[in-house]
Amino acid sequence: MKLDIVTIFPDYFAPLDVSLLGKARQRGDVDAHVHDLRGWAHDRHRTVDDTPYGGGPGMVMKPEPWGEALDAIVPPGSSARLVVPTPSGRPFTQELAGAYAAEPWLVFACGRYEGIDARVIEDARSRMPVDEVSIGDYVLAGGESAVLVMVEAVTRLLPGVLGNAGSAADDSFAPGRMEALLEGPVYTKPPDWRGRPVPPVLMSGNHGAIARWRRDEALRRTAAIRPELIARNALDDADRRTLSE
Ligand SMILES: COC(=O)COc1cccc(COC(=O)c2cn[nH]c2)c1
Repeated sequence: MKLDIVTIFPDYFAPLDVSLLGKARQRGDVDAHVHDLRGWAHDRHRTVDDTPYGGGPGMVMKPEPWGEALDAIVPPGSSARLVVPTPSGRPFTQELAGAYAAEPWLVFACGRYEGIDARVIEDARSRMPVDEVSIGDYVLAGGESAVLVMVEAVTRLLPGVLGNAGSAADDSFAPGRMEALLEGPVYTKPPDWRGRPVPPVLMSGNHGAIARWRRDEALRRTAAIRPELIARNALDDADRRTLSE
């Protein structure tokens, strides 16, 4: 997968060289490049923002630097998917992460201030798919953190990027497995810690009982914390008994 990120804070993406993504880049699974938007701001002060038409607080990112940057990064005739983090975007979900993991080329545009001049998005839409995406109902100072979140969620799904193969398939929001149930508790050695034992079923070697116990814990946690997700799951009689306890 090819990744390009456009930002006025390129140093923000130093973490991309660490952890899983660092290894994926070394192996060539991910070809990531970070671009400083100011490289396409040609005035002496490399200005990237200006006051909003119609008045109002804050500043808006000028269209010219963005237009030149996107033309340089995605030459006319080539096509990438442009992803723009914004509080007013469609929700970023595990499903969307999965769709992005199948994309050959993603370009992320990091907005700052009050946002990017809307004509930049319009112009980009005329030659590539553009998604305005929200990672949650809160406002950040800029898109950089949101891009780190999305890049991590997407690249961990790439074949070979995950440490222990396949654990993405076990994700609580992974399609098909536990559908949309929240993960229950997990345990490792020691068997007794500060007088707190590990649930005995997990030491029983009875894989049917263990799977049942794990699903029950996930059902109970989901019903308690995210009841609206229960309806997204196909429940059997055993599930309904657990939830009625
Ligand atoms: C067309 O898109 C734009 O203009 C984007 O502009 C901005 C302006 C300020 C902040 C951000 C960053 O995104 C979030 O705050 C965000 C994303 N998810 N949840 C919160 C982006």
